[in-house]
Amino acid sequence: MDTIKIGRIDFLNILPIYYYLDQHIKNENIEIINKVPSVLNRMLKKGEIDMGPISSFSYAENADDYLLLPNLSVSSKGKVRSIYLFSKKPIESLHNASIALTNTSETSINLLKIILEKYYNYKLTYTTMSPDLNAMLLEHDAALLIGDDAFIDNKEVLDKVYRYDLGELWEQITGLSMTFAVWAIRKDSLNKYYSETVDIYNAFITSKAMGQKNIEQIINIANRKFDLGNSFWEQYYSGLLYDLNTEIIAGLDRFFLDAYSCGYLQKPVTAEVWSDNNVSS
Ligand SMILES: C=C(O[C@@H]1C=C(C(=O)O)C=C[C@H]1O)C(=O)O
Repeated sequence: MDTIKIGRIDFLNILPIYYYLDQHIKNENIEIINKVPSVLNRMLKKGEIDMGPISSFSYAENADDYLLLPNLSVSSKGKVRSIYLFSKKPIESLHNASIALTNTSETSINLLKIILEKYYNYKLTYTTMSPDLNAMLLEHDAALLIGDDAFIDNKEVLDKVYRYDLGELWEQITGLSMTFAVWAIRKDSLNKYYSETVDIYNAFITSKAMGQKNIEQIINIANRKFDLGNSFWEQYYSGLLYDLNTEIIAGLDRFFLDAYSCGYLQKPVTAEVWSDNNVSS
């Protein structure tokens, strides 16, 4: 049998879902590929991975070929705390600004465009760059960072910029949650690996439950990587939502609708979740 390839986002946001995964995956023909979201998006599109977390925007672009795995996402209702626009000017003064966008994201860059173009009515220019705040702000008015790259706690840096949390902005505008990452599977991979997918999916759900139950362990590991303090990590992980329930899907579908109305999606899309009697969701 071919090896089944599963993506893993190379950020701490997914740690509660992945930390216990190895213990629950029984199949030996599995490889876990750890990359930033934009790379996982490309790999799933090309069939270089079979399933895993990708940018929710990338799901929408490829919805004909993918299904969503139930009850898994990286979402927030309000502050997400790892997706920020860092700006030299207040957001009210960003009309005609030049914005640097991290090359690791697809959801947040489109979310930022929707917020600033549709809801603030701004015209902007964008440049995609590696996620390095200093380099980005050297030539641009503002910079978007996501994931571990957005964990900037240097006071000197923070004193010089305005910082806007995109989950918070989205909630202020729509009253809804925002879903940044979804777990998608290629429809052709599901056909090929149906019974393995049921097992892998159930392993994800069990691992997520264990991660959420043992959050102190997750926090210790996160704090070893970025020494931001236990209370930061407690807030971070309690603010992230990892489910894909009706309320979360409503926020996701609103994002897809706005992306379509702004011309960032070619056709209207709604979330299509894999439904199967063999999986517990
Ligand atoms: C919460 C986050 O969600 C993410 C944001 C993504 C994006 O903007 O494309 C994709 C996957 C998630 O890692 C984060 O990265 O901080």
